[in-house]
Amino acid sequence: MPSPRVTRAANTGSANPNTKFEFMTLLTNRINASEPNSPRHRASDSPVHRKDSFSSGATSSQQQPLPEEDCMKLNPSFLGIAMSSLLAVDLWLTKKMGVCAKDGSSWGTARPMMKLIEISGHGIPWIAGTLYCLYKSDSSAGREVNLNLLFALLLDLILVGIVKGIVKRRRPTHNRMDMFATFSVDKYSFPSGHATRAAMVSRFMLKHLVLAVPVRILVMLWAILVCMSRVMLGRHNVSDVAFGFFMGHMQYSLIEYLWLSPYTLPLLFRM
Ligand SMILES: CC(C)=CCC/C(C)=C/COP(=O)(O)O
Repeated sequence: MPSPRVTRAANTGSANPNTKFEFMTLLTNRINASEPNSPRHRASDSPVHRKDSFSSGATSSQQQPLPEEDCMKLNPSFLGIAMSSLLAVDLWLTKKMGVCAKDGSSWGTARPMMKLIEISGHGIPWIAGTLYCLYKSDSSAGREVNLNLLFALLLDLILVGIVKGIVKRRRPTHNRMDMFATFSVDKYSFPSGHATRAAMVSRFMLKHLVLAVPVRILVMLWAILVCMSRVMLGRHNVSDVAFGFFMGHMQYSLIEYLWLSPYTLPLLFRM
């Protein structure tokens, strides 16, 4: 849209050479759009020349400041540029790392193993396993830990569902939607529910289960593998997984804060 200053110049036919030059550029663009073969469609309209007209505009803008909306268009904010660059890196890395996205991909033969890792971080085995342990636990400490783990898993499903529903980011184009047992919001990819669960559950286990050091290392490796498999299978962008991992840690802190203690449990069951 021409700036009010230029439009005014166009209407009055101002003699200022700078103003006239800008007006000519806009007019030429309009004429060229309607008559592409017009003699006015010449080398002076090349991008290089247009750059000149831009700098000529800059000189005149020193005399008279441009309207604010024009400045916004010409100078995208630093944050905007940083975000677009990050997004570009994210998409590039996602594409590069999606090596098991299809059977014919470069690591396509590893796809079945990646899908096993995917199931190991799925909500159904975790909820079913926790319910079973809760049913089998014969100590109050065991019941307390299992009940809180169940609470954490359900809260995770709800929070991830809410964020996915708000952000509505599509999964990467190279993803094949052949995932086992999903909710409708799982067509969206931000954040990765597997990453939130892996981060939250691994922190939970490291804190509340008495485990030997090699098992603790295995738990950490499992969480990292689940996160990596999301990108390698082409299910998620790198940023979905990174945010999911962070969100899982935050969810664990929330569970610690809301911890259902032996004192609150009887109240809960009486309701
Ligand atoms: C059906 C139940 C109980 C959970 C769904 C678990 C699931 C499929 C989450 C999606 O994970 P990603 O966001 O990592 O793809």
